[in-house]
Amino acid sequence: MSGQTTLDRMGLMSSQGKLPLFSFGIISDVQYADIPDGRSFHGVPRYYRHSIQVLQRAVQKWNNLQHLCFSINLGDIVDGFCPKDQSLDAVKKIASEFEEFNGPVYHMIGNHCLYNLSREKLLPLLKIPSHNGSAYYDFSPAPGYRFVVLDGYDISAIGWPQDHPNSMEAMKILNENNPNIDKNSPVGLQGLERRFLKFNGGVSKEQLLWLDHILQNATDSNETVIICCHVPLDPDSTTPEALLWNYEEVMHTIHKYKCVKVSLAGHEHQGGYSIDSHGVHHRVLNAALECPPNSDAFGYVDVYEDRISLVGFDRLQSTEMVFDS
Ligand SMILES: Nc1ccn([C@@H]2O[C@H](COP(=O)(O)OP(=O)(O)OC[C@H](O)CO)[C@@H](O)[C@H]2O)c(=O)n1
Repeated sequence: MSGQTTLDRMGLMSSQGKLPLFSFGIISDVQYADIPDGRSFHGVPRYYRHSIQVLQRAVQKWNNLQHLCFSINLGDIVDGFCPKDQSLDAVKKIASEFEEFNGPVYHMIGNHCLYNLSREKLLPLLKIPSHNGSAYYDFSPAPGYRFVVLDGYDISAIGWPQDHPNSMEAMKILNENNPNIDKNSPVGLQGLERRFLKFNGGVSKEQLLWLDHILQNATDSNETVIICCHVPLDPDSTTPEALLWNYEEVMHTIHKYKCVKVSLAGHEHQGGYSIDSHGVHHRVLNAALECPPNSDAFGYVDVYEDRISLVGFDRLQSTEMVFDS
């Protein structure tokens, strides 16, 4: 395997003339549960027990590659159908599979994580830094590069106690924008309004200010920024039903600066890709959960000065994302 890796890397060198500055592993929507196969609301098959095998093959591949510095989980590690008396063990089981990776793992929370456990329990288990329970943070894996992890469920009707201000703000947003009794139903909503669903969420004012501050500092330090969020940020990269409620505010903040080159997301299980009007790439990854037995959806990302290259395995398409200068 290491010989193959060397060949792969030599291939990269010969085609692009350079080795990556650093590389990392990536996977999304494992949504594991020890339950029989099922289907999504729209009838797409879901393989709840097989998804852990996709993760295991991902970690094995990442370790065999030997040059990955860290890995990123884009959220939803455990499915909402996981029996609630098994939630804690299921989250621990998946977290320990990630820990088999030879390097740090950066997690983020998704709606299915929050169906299973409270933020109080989830964040320490996944070693997610907290701002009063909100799960956003940043890290710099290499000089000149900064990753910003957003909490797309900061304003959410799931995961906070019902009387929490963020939960009440979320209910207000849902009541104002979705007249259906079932707030997960988009029936009657048109176009991008179809994002006002209970299993989506938004970024709080505090988080937006924090994001602005991080991007200002990154600009001052001449850093390139990659944003990660379970919930997609750009309407052209996803169906409206999986879009962040206040995507416009987040995109406005991103577009104030030139440092953000890429966003990475999950949640929309079929995946997606767009380049927005400011040249920012938005890549949504296919779900590990929806891989039929013995198929995969994970990858790794090579980061260069002028682009990032997502190398996908099996169902996950590779994507070359060249930065706008
Ligand atoms: N009452 C409902 C409930 C859901 N929908 C539609 O179903 C999709 C989302 O449900 P689900 O697939 O279980 O959610 P996931 O978080 O696993 O996956 C996110 C999706 O990939 C985002 O598209 C959604 O399309 C709802 O509109 C519904 O119509 N009515």
